Amino acid sequence: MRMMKENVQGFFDLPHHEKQKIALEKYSEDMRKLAAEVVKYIGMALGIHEGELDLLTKSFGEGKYEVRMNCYPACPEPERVIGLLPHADISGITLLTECGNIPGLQVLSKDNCWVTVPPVPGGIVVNLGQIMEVYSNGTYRAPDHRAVVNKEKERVSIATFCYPSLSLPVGPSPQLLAATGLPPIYQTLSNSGEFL
Ligand SMILES: O=C(O)CCC(=O)C(=O)O
Ligand SMILES: [Fe+2]
Repeated sequence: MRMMKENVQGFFDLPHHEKQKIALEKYSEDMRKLAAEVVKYIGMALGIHEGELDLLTKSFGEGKYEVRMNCYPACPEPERVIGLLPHADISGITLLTECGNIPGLQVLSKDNCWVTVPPVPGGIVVNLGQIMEVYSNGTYRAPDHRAVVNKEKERVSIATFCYPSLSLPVGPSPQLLAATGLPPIYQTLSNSGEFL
């Protein structure tokens, strides 16, 4: 107990930038572990198994990660501005932490309406990116989404874009194509470096 207290105190005694660095490194590592797990379950839902499932999971465990912090200041006329223009992420998946439970993320529905994604306290939004859309041969879509601003409150979100390592070719899953007998609707590139 005493050692634990000293360690915690040691952390709080560090200069601010050191604390920030440690916190960001820890956050990134946790996101990496989470992404590999989430991608594994997406693969399993597609019926991927054994060697290919291991390769998929491993490639996200060793992949490239980018963390972007978004800040949307409050705006007295929110209907006249947009926080983040409509786009689909090119990542494999994106993990989004919303700070402060202020709604802002919207997804374009099948019938072309913008639907607000309500923040879940302590939750993380998993957004599918184009690399997983290609891998699933279009079974799953990378949705168009945008961020709107709030009239009274500033909103902060942290997006972690998760990419597979270069060991994973970016194309429809071979096991999925074999199991469904469907033609690939995307071509295969040797790795995500070619995709970006
Ligand atoms: O802030 C948000 O809710 C969306 C962020 C986002 O889509 C992005 O950074 O790509
Ligand atoms: Fe996005």
